[in-house]
Amino acid sequence: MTSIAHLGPAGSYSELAATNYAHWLKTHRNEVPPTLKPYSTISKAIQAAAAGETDTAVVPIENSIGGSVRDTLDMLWELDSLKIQNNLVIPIHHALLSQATSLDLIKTVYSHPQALTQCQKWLATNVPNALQIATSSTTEALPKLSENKTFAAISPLWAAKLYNIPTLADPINDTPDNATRFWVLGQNLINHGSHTSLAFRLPDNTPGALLKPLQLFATQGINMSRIESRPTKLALGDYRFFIDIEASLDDPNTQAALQLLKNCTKSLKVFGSYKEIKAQIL
Ligand SMILES: O=C(O)C(=O)Cc1ccccc1
Repeated sequence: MTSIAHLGPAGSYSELAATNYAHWLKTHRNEVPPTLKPYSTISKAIQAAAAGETDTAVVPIENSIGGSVRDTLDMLWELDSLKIQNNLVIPIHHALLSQATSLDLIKTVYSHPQALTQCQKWLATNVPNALQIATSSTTEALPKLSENKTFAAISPLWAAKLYNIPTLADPINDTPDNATRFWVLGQNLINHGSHTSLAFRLPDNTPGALLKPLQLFATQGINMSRIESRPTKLALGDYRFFIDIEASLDDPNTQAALQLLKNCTKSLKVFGSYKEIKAQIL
């Protein structure tokens, strides 16, 4: 039986993404239902898959409001063994859960930093004086909400039932089309799909150093769908660039582009090709 690591505890958006991947494995690959294993942080879920404790990890990679999930990008670079197996998008509708009977009684709001960002305007308007505290996931703080009626958490709506906590407001995200993209990470390098992801550092800090890699995708007629930079943490101003392209690794054109890319980058890492899985359970 296969196993999937995800950010927990129960009721998190990552659990929903992992449930969708499990459903897809059952319906498209005829696999017996895999076990879902919750971890307390995204990094721990990724490490579990890298260490072979689980077969895969389903982790958030970017949100339509909050942008990239830095832990996922940094871990993917650091752990050489993991590749992207699939991509899936989950719509995100946050609710405010609390034992408080009205909004003006709330003194502290807990949630994952991405969720706090996604509800910034709503929080500023409705609970302007509440202290905002970051947690590892949207469901981590829920057990302690029963202890104190001035606590609230930004969580998925379905978590209210799971943890037996009333819903005080819903939905509370600042834009209705909020969605998060998740990657399924595993040990296999897949060379076929609609997209390919890669990352590199630049050999030197000279004019046009980044232009060269970007130009060669244009010359090869390859469309880029995302670019993100992350500090290497080695020196100020030293970056890694993460790029998604709309091309498959087994396309000779992509192979030609990668050969050229090697000449104008350093530490090039290719995370493989993948396709989108349609989320069926929402
Ligand atoms: O905390 C969760 O529930 C997660 O799965 C991470 C997350 C947080 C906010 C939006 C999407 C995913």
